[in-house]
Amino acid sequence: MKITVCGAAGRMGQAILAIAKSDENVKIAGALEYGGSKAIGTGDPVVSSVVDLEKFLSETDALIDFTNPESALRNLEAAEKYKVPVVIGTTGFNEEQRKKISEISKSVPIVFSPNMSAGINILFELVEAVAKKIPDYDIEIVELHHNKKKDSPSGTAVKLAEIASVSIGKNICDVGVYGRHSSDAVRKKDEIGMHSVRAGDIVGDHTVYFAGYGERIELTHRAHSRDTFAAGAVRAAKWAVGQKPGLYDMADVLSLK
Ligand SMILES: NC(=O)C1=CN([C@@H]2O[C@H](COP(=O)(O)OP(=O)(O)OC[C@H]3O[C@@H](n4cnc5c(N)ncnc54)[C@H](OP(=O)(O)O)[C@@H]3O)[C@@H](O)[C@H]2O)C=CC1
Ligand SMILES: O=C(O)C1=N[C@H](C(=O)O)C[C@H](O)C1
Repeated sequence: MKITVCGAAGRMGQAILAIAKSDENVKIAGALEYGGSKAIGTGDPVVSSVVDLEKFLSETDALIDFTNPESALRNLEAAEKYKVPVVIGTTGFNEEQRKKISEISKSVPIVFSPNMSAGINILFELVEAVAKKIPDYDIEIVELHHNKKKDSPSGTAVKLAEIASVSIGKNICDVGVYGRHSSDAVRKKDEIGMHSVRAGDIVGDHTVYFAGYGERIELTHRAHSRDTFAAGAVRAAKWAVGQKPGLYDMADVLSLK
């Protein structure tokens, strides 16, 4: 199977290329970076400019994108033209951009997940189950990431909050609270608080707290290495080839549904 990776010189792009190189069933058709990147012309495989994306798409079975929301949408539109399945690992999309992804998924298979690790996708299920059992407990989410991360809260924390809110019959737009800094910040009944720590080289930790009187449950996932996300992305790319057009997530890829 031939893949093209967008964001090839980034933290995730590098991890994905390393996993792909060690997989005898995967060939790297393209390793692409934005036009002005210093990485172009360097590396093994040699990094090319995303300006030439269409040339690479004509010989690609699946595109993997770990860039930023604006670039990811442009890359996705090109993939749609060539009917190439896409794995989107990029996070930080707004509502309008998410709608666009959903529209494009009517003509190509898209695996869209803020977190490609198996463990986090199990955590999604655990959070749903616990929230449904104790809907009156206070829910707070804390995520920790490296000091270069652009979006906050993390895409994974946003998804955890969406799952928790739906599970207690609420809409995250109504109950989501992003950090607290006020002299009048007493917690309201159904608030779901989200808190971001950015420090050092932390790969990615997520904890969901369910707190009641006299006790609390803490559900934590810690990524030790980006290899867990990279292996998930390559697995998703293999899975996406041959699927019908549609919007899928890692629960589909991992057969968790
Ligand atoms: N779903 C998951 O499992 C995971 C998702 N992520 C998400 O993936 C994204 C990338 O993370 P990370 O690798 O750490 O970030 P990096 O900033 O290290 O990498 C992104 C790379 O994409 C490049 N880029 C920007 N625009 C384009 C374009 N149009 N075409 C090709 N390359 C482009 C950037 O170049 P430049 O820096 O020069 O702008 C950079 O090299 C983030 O949104 C992050 O949250 C991260 C880990 C796991
Ligand atoms: O930017 C990162 O590094 C990560 N981003 C993803 C997110 O925003 O949820 C997933 C992972 O935690 C690492």
